[in-house]
Amino acid sequence: MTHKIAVLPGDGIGTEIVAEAVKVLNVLELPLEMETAPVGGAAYEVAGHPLPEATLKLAQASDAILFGAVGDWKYDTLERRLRPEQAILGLRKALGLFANFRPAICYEQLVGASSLKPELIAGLDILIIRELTGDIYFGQPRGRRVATDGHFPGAEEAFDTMRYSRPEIERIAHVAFQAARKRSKKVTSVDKANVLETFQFWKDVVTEVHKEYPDVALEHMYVDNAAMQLVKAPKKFDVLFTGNMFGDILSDEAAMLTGSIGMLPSASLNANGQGLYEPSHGSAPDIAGQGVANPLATILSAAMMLRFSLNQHEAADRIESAVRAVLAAGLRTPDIWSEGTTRVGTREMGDAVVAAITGKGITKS
Ligand SMILES: NC(=O)c1ccc[n+]([C@@H]2O[C@H](COP(=O)([O-])OP(=O)(O)OC[C@H]3O[C@@H](n4cnc5c(N)ncnc54)[C@H](O)[C@@H]3O)[C@@H](O)[C@H]2O)c1
Ligand SMILES: CC(C)[C@H](C(=O)O)[C@@H](O)C(=O)O
Ligand SMILES: [Mg+2]
Repeated sequence: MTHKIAVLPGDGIGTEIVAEAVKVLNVLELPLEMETAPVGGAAYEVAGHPLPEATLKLAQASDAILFGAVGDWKYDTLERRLRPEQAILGLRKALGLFANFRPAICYEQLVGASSLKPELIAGLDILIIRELTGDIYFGQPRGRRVATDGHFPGAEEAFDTMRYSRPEIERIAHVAFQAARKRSKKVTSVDKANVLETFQFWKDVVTEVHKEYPDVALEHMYVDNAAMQLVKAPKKFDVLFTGNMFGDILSDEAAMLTGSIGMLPSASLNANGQGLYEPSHGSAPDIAGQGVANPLATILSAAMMLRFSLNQHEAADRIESAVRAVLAAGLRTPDIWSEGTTRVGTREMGDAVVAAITGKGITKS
């Protein structure tokens, strides 16, 4: 059976890193039918909207989506509905991609690349599960108004709405507990229940759902403490799960435990198993076009796509083994480079992964 993949490179380094992931997928000789379409700023330029109808329809009709990144400073003054980020937010909402998986794994060859002490992160393998279609990201109402109370009545103010319904919390809690059952059977639910009613409700509902998983240990942790614990003792976590906003922040922090945000893949799944696969980082306009972006998060996201949405576990294993082989051969993009390793660019890193997969041997330029 042929799998239909929507390839959405986006902006900035998105085009560079997705090209490497597609190169890797092509050598696996799988029944994949890949179709590319514009999103983000690139789509705004050609279609006047960050998520054109044709791109959305392609994504909806696909078995999986390989997404690069969207955004650029030049679009930051556009009205919000036209900004590039609306492409990824729109896809998440339209496809119901509520469950976001961000595994933070510190490969043994990258222990020295992390900003933390080796003993703290050696062997690190934690899974951040982020609820992705609720919270303050999508809460209504939001906007601008004249304050009628507070410290400055009559002043201009902006406001957003943080909200979660019981079913939204229940379904992501089940995802977290079921994931933990396949790992070390430990879940840390991160909230801010000591201040926010939304997250007191989150904590109450998670505690109720946990009764169905007596074999899984559950701890609740406030988000400020979790942010500190992630750098104090990251290996104490196994499955860390939380809401949309906190998950966004904590996953970038966790990325640095792995050596670079260029190493953090992600999978965003809906209830039907259809998924969007993207690196956790963004379009990196500060290095876009220089050929130095690390493509491994995107390549590893492609492996997650093969595993989670296409049931191609052996092919996913081949990609992950090839990434480890390339790192073991000492190849490093600048974000993970250290003395004694070989500095390579985006394309060379992709070529090395391809060489490791095809058995042609990894060459150091
Ligand atoms: N899913 C997405 O499309 C997504 C995610 C995050 C940010 N963004 C957008 O990206 C743009 C830039 O945002 P930002 O700078 O805050 O975050 P960013 O993740 O793009 O970059 C943060 C830092 O990490 C570096 N970096 C990121 N990916 C890298 C890689 N693969 N290899 C090497 N270095 C890498 C960048 O050079 C930068 O110094 C913004 O428009 C933002 O909205 C998009
Ligand atoms: C680009 C932005 C909307 C997005 C988010 O906040 O979810 C990004 O930071 C991410 O982590 O995918
Ligand atoms: Mg983010």
